[in-house]
Amino acid sequence: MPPETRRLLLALLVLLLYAGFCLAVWAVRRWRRGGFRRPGRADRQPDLLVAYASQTGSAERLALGAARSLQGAGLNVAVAGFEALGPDTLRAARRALFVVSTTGEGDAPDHAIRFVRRTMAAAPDLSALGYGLLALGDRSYAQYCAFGRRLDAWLRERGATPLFERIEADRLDEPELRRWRESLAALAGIAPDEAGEAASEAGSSPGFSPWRLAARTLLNPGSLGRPVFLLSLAPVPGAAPGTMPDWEAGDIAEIRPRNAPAALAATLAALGLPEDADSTAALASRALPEQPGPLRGLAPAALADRLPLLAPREYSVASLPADGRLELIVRQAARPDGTPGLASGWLTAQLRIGETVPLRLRPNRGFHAPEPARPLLLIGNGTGLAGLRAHLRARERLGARRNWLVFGERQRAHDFLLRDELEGWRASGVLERLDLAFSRDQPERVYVQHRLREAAEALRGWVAEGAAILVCGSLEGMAGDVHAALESILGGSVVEEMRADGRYRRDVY
Ligand SMILES: Cc1cc2nc3c(=O)[nH]c(=O)nc-3n(C[C@H](O)[C@H](O)[C@H](O)COP(=O)(O)O)c2cc1C
Repeated sequence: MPPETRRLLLALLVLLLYAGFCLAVWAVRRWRRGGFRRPGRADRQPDLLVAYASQTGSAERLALGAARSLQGAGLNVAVAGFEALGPDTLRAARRALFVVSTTGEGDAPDHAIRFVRRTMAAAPDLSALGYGLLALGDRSYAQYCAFGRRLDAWLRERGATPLFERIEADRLDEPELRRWRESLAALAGIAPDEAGEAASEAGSSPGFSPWRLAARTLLNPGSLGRPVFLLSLAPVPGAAPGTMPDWEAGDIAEIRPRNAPAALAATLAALGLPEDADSTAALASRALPEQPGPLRGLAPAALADRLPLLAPREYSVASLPADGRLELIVRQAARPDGTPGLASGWLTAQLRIGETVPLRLRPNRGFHAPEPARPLLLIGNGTGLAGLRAHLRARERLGARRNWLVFGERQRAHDFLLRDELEGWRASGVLERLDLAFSRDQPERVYVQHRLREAAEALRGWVAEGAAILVCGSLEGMAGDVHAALESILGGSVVEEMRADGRYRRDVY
């Protein structure tokens, strides 16, 4: 063979090998990103559909975890959000698992609105469908698990058969999630612990990893209200996969709190245990018993097994990975007796610079950014500025300048959180418009909803230009009134359409 031909063949071989390598990398990445989302292999129907309706990401995480463990057990699983569900998908699926949360006042999550309006209003025959349902909720709301219950009743009415009784988890209660794992395991014919980690805790989210408190700044000195802090956290090298884990504006940080040292010391004394490293580590993040008496005599490890972990606390992330820090805006809450709240007290007062916080990130698709080309109206009060700030940082990086912030607090002199940054954005043009509502700076109370009503005409203009609206902050103090203001300015049906289209997104608590 002439040397040129040999060289040509060799080059061709190298090219082929490289193409094969690229294909393999692409395939592995695609698989890792959730290849199971494909609606089943072409040659056979999925064995099972896993569908989620989620406002702040918990139901989605649990659904993805369930799909992953069932897929691991050999089932062919399709996953879908409720926005992609219709009568045909339901009729075609022989078995389905639903993981749904309730939001607002007994409402379905935003991305499920069209399903509720169209599919649930229709009367498809679902008599060939077997289903399981996990309803997430919180008993402190009047309409506990209302959407899950409504969906369950509708499925039965439509002739579908429950594969197991509806499971309701109050604030992601662990015993109920265990029942869910057991039900999954029974479906897949595997041991419950195999449906374990992936099905409940981890899901698509990584586990908790330590983040170091790098800085903490008081944002409202002299305020009439409780102190608000900006916490700046750095990942501990080697503890989290990669140096800076990835997240998007709108995402949520879950923090596993620790007990206050005094409370821990008192409990250890009541249990007759020394205040040594073993006992302190075992009980640091456990719910301390109100009656320690019956637990006396147990070793620290046995105690840790008996006592539930303190529930994670959720905070909107106020920065972007590109900032090099994960930042939170935390108000120190007060308990009825005036002492600081367990988690916020720990984060804002006891935790020292350099100490670590167990944290994990949760995607919150319901509060992710709309398309960058849209003008963006951001509305919030108090610590609700956190999520909005992450969005503004993202818009700044994208060069998206049609941003209008409406922010409310008590007094300009003390509560103008992140004043330099916000005024800097106004000066540089990242904020086209900044409206502030300081409620206590004049005899009558002025809140963000008043600013919206004053700006009604401009607001209608922005929406006509395709603007999206983000609202972040307290449900009671603000989001309800903002919603009413938007309805009266834009009309109820426009607001409803915007909600269903993802042009009106809320992260409220
Ligand atoms: C603004 C808001 C409103 C809520 N309303 C209800 C409710 O009416 N009934 C209920 O049982 N739970 C309610 N919850 C609790 C959620 O259902 C619960 O936190 C659930 O775990 C959230 O799951 P998700 O992240 O998938 O949306 C509400 C939570 C929030 C933040």
